[in-house]
Amino acid sequence: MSFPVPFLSLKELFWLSCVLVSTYAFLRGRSSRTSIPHPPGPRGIPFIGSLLSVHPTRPYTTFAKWKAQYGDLVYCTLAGQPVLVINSERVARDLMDKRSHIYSDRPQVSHDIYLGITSKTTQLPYGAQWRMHSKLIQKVLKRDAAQAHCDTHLRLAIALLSDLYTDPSSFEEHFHKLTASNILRITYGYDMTSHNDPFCTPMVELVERLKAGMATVRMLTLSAFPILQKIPPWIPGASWQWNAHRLRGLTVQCGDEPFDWVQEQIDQGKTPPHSMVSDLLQDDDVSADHMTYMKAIKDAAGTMFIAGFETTYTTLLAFFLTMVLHPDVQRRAQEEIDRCIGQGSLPVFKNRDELPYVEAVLREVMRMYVMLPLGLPHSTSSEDVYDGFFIPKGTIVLPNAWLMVREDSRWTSTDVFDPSRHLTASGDLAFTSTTEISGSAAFGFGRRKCPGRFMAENTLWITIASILAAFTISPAKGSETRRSVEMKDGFARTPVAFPCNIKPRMGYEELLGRL
Ligand code: HEM
Repeated sequence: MSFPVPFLSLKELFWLSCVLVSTYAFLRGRSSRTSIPHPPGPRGIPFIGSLLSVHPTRPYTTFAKWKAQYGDLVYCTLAGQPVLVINSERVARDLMDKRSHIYSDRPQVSHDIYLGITSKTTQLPYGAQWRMHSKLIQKVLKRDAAQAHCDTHLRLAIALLSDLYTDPSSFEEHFHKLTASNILRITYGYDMTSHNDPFCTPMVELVERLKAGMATVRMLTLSAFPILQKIPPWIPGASWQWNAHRLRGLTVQCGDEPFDWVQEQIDQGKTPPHSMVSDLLQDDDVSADHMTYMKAIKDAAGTMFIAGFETTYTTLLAFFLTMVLHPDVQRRAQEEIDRCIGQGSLPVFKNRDELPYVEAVLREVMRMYVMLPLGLPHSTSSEDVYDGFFIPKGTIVLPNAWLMVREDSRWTSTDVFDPSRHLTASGDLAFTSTTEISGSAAFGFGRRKCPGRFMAENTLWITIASILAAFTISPAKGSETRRSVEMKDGFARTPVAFPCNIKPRMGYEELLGRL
């Protein structure tokens, strides 16, 4: 691949794009028909706005500090783009849920073209194409439809126990396999056979590279100064170019290959395994034109892995490592399982209501480890006025979910992992809403809220309950002094794994050997 060498010098191009961006931002600000003030926020400096004051890998911590200074709503410009940071769940609900007709767009940034991901559901503007994707995805992921996948989740949780029994030290790989298998099975009807599966391996690489490519600060900078996207990759410090180049290829490959695998089976007159893609391809009830419909199926299906893999995997890993650090929590959950289903048995979904402490553990893991701390950015499709403040059309909206779960007024000491905060004194669940997990800020807001939340909740519950039933996890030599799970920050937060001992519990050795 050859990269064009710009006609102007890099320095000239940089300043030219600065001037254009600022002029555009200035004219846009002037064209607003209102004199109502913007929400308060840092003033920033010309061209760059407040970008340099934002932490490059933990922007949500900067935004949390801004809350003390400016309040729940903070308005600023970052690299020439208007940005609204929402630092409270109440305000996020007011705007993103109740006014979702205004707050459901995504920023249309050149950065997405550069990474080759414009056709993925997560990036689509709020309009007809997104609505078509959403309809296709809801068919497999809405609450009722998600229940139909529980047999798959249970089967794969049992396969995970077998993997952990035979090769405990590779627990991270086993979690990868479990999470990937769930999504590939439900999306394409495809059963993974090994860790190095030909469909899965490029998808995992795609997600890894996307994580690197989508870091908030870098995304804003490259979008505001698209000329930077043309810098030749051999220039020192421009390694992101290699990443973007490889990403564009992987996105096409990962969208096409599994889709074609299903299509070929249908073309050959075979009955492919029941899945999102096979069901939709064979659906007679199609109103859109054929090509548009086929592309929508392929792109929506291709989004499932990108959106659901890392988020579910990292939550599971965070649970696992947290159990090592909190043996008292682990023991209490195991005692509850033993009391309810008997030692030597494995939980099934119908036990869920009888295991409030296990439920509390899952809720606390979801609360404590928000894997997408700023969710996915929304943007406004028209101007709005809230609480006396003017919010322009095209403003990028960043909900600070990381802060919201820490400021939940129901609890104190929210930096401490404590499942019992979700229980009453008698050990029942304190909050009985069925959306306590799926409705949390961790899954986003409004019409763009994560459609995979019910599937994620089911997968995580059965996997967590199964692991707690069958194994005791403890620190391996050298890890005894750890007190908390270290998180690697970026667009998504990832727990840093450490060596653990994974031993079958008394009464489970024989069962695990037979799986
Ligand atoms: C613990 C696991 C998960 C977490 C924490 C999570 C979180 C999120 C968040 C924060 C968003 C952005 C919401 C917004 O814009 O307000 C999102 C979007 C999305 N998620 Fe999830 N997710 C998880 C699992 C899944 C799974 C398993 C799937 C599917 C297999 C999935 C599919 C999607 C899709 C398709 C979108 C894009 C929605 C849109 O733009 O309209 N997610 N997710």
